[in-house]
Amino acid sequence: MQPADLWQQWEQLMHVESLQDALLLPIARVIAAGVLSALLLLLLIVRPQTQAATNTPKQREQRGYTRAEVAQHTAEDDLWLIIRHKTTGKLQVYDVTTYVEHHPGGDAIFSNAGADCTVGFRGPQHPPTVEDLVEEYCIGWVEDA
Ligand code: HEM
Repeated sequence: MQPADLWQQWEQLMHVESLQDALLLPIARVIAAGVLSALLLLLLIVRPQTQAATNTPKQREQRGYTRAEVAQHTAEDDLWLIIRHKTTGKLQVYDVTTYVEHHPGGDAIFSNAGADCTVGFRGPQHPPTVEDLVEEYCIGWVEDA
């Protein structure tokens, strides 16, 4: 197709009266296919992130864990922490694996990985809202506290 043809089709497209007429023009079909592909691509990129953000461990059944069991989870793709709950004083277990890559404090989240990190967690770097955020990752409590 020559640039002149393209221009002619573009001019025609600008003067069509209905969507059906527009879709008779090849240029309109190319534009429509492009827009649909872009939307599909956007959906594929955005959806997994939304799922990661909403599929937090809180939805799992809560249970008790031994400290030894928690200590098995110290890797970037499998990170558990113990934090003493601010109001109940109970030692809780948190699976923060899906949060690690979003942590604004980077690798600091690994200090005391698989163990009690209450002191580090309650440092001045964390605003009070972090207390609510972390509860989304609670999977239970320490049974041999
Ligand atoms: C051992 C445990 C942790 C340590 C030592 C730690 C350390 C830090 C540090 C040093 C920062 C400051 C980053 C900066 O301003 O440059 C930070 C920020 C932050 N951390 Fe953690 N973190 C820990 C666990 C967590 C957990 C479990 C969560 C939530 C699930 C969390 C949520 C946040 C948030 C939301 C901020 C940003 C605070 C703001 O608004 O400025 N952290 N953390």
